[in-house]
Amino acid sequence: MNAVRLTPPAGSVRATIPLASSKSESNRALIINALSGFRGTLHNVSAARDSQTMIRLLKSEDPIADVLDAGTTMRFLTAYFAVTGQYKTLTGTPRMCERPIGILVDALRALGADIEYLQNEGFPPISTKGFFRNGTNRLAIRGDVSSQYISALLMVAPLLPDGLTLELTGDVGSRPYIEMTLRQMEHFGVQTVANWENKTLTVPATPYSPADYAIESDWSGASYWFSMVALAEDESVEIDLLGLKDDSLQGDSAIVDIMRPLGVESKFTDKGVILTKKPAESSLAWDFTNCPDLAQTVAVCCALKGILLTLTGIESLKIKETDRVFALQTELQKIGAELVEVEKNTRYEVRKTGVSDSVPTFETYDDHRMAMAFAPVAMRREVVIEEPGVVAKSYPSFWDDMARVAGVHFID
Ligand SMILES: O=C(O)C1=C[C@@H](OP(=O)(O)O)[C@@H](O)[C@H](O)C1
Ligand SMILES: C=C(OP(=O)(O)O)C(=O)O
Repeated sequence: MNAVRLTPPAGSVRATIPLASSKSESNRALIINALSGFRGTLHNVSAARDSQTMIRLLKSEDPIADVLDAGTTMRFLTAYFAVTGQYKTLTGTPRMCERPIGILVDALRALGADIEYLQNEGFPPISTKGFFRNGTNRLAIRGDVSSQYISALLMVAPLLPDGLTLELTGDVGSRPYIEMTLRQMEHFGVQTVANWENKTLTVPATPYSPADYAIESDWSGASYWFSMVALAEDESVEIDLLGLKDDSLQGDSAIVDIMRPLGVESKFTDKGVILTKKPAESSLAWDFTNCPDLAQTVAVCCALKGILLTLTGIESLKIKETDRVFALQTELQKIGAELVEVEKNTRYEVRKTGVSDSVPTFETYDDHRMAMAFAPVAMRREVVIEEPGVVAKSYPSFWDDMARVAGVHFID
C-alpha cells in the first residue's frame, strides 16, 4: 500500500464513526495492570500498534524489547523494566533512537536503577541492568521536554521503598497526560497528591490494587472528524462519534473548544458526541502546550478554511514521530498555505498564500498524524496521501472509518 487517493463525499454527509480506543489510556492501564499482577480485566484496549506492542513486550521473555515508533511504550517500559529489576535492551525505529530519553534515565538512575546507553548518550537503545533499592525518594525533573518521562516515573513510584515526590521544573507541557496518569493510578488504589501551585507530585509506597478498567475512545483520533465537519461543504453534515465522554481523562477533548470557533458544534449523548456545522470565525489563537497532538489537525483545517491561526506551545512537536513543524511547513504549501515562525520557537502563524497543487500528494514522514491531519482536505478536493499504513500507530481503522464519508482508493 503505497498511497491512498481520497475523493470528496458524493452527497450529504451523515455518518456514525466507531473511532479507535485511546492508546494513551491503554498504555497506562496496561503498565499499571502489570504492576498489580495482571489481575484486572481491561475493557476496550486499543488495537493501536503502540498498545499492541506494549501488550507483546509486557508478556515477552525476549531480552530485546523493540518498541518500534511508540514513544509512551519506550518511556513507560524503561521505567517498568528498570524498577522491576528486569534485564532488557530497549530499542526502536531509527527515529525512536533520535528521540531523547536522558531525562528519564537520569531520574531512574537517581532512584537506584542501573541503565546503560548502547549507542548515543541520552538516546535509545538502552539496557536496564538491575535495580538497587538505595536511591532517593525526591527528585527534580524538567517538565518542559516530555510529560511521558514524568508519567513513567509516577507509575512505578508506588513500588519504591519510600514512594516518590517529583518537583517539576520549567514550564510543564502536556499536563493533562500527567493528570491522566494520576487518575488512572488512583483507579488502581494509589492515592496521589498533585500540588500544581508549587509543581510537586507525591506518590506513596502503596501497592496497586487489582481493578477492572474501561478505556474511552481516543479524542486525538476524534479531532480528525471535527476537522472533517469544519471542512464539509454540506451545511447539514452530521457525524456521530462513538465512545467519547464529556468528563474525559484525555486533554485532547479540548478539540471541542478549539473547533467551536472553526464552525463545529458538539453535543454529548450517552453514546458519544454528535458534530454539526455552524458559521466559523475568521481567526483563532490557541496555545497547544496541553494538547500538542492537536496542532496538526487544527493547522490543516485553518489553512484550508482560510482562517488565520496563531499557534503557541508547539515546541515539543520537533521531537515527536517526525519534526512536525518542518513536516507541516512543507506539506501546507501544497494547499496554498504557510506555517511561519513569527517569534523564535514560541509563536507561529498559519496563513493563506493562495498557490496550491491541483491534486496535492501529501507525504507522511512516518507520522500517523500527518496522514490523518491532511485526510480531511478530501472533504473539499481530491488528494493523495502517501504511506497510508502509518495510521496503524494509533488508529488502525482510520481509512475504514473515512470510507463512511469519502471515497478511499488504495494505490499499489
Ligand atoms: O503520555 C502520553 O500518552 C502522551 C503524551 C504526549 O507526549 P509529550 O508528553 O511528549 O508531549 C503526547 O504527545 C503523546 O502522543 C502521548
Ligand atoms: C507523539 C505521539 O506519540 P508517542 O510520543 O507516544 O510516540 C503521538 O501519538 O502523536
